[in-house]
Amino acid sequence: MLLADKTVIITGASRGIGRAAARECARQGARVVIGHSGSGQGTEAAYSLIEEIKAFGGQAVEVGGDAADPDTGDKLVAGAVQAFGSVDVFVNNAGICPFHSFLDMPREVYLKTVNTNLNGAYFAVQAAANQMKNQGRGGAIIAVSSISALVGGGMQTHYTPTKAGLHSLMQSCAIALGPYGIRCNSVLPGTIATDINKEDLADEEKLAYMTSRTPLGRLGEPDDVAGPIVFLASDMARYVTGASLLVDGGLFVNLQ
Ligand SMILES: NC(=O)C1=CN([C@@H]2O[C@H](COP(=O)(O)OP(=O)(O)OC[C@H]3O[C@@H](n4cnc5c(N)ncnc54)[C@H](OP(=O)(O)O)[C@@H]3O)[C@@H](O)[C@H]2O)C=CC1
Ligand SMILES: C[C@H](O)[C@@H]1OC(=O)[C@H](O)[C@@H]1O
Repeated sequence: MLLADKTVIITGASRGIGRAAARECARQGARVVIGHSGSGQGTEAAYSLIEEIKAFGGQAVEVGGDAADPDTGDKLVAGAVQAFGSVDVFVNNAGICPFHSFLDMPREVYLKTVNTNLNGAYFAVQAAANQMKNQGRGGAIIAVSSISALVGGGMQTHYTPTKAGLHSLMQSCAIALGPYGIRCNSVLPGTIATDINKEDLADEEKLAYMTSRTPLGRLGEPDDVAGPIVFLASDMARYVTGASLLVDGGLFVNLQ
């Protein structure tokens, strides 16, 4: 098992990519902290994942908290330490992408997106890194950035800068935290079918277009991203830091 004896915190683990990653980390032997918003159906979804994980003999707890709140990172770390005694891996995954045009972007949509996807993440990464530094045995931090860190989206002008920001944060943190043995990397998913784009991809023309642009001939599934996250979290990636891994079925390189 690739993550035996490691405690992994994953934000936004109640649904989508985070949920698949949490399940796979637990299958690989990790003790998992399932982060979620603490509102709506997040809590119920987190408890159902705990049951799934316990059913195959894994260990998991949940911690609710708004990713936009700078204190949520401390809360996640405290939850991990209380339940499992340490933090070895932190996966910053929680995010939103409310598609909207640029010229009439409401300030509250822009600010909510940046606060949820990037500003809260900064402090959560800082909280996890301080815990890892104090433990004195290194660690791994992974940001779920996006192909959108590298390319734009006309309806994502508030979103793509947050993904570029996370990608850049991992590069700078790789330098800042390397001396403590803490590796920092990002995964850059392409288009993965989840709740975040359900409405957007309900448009059959858009769905067909995105599929046709993907050399592997299909959109991604959350499980497609779980493996790369486990790899970067594991000691198999012990000399990988400051890197980013596209997980996009070839979408990015498909110019013509
Ligand atoms: N799907 C895709 O095509 C791609 C997604 N990504 C990125 O992957 C990440 C996960 O997205 P995906 O799985 O698709 O999305 P989903 O909508 O399926 O899941 C989003 C997750 O984030 C949590 N979340 C949302 N808002 C908050 C908040 N304010 N505080 C705490 N948790 C919150 C949700 O928790 P709750 O259930 O409690 O609401 C949920 O667990 C995002 O960062 C996204 O940008 C990157 C590239 C492509
Ligand atoms: C939500 C989008 O469908 C998804 O998110 C991203 O980061 C990529 O840009 C995908 O298009």
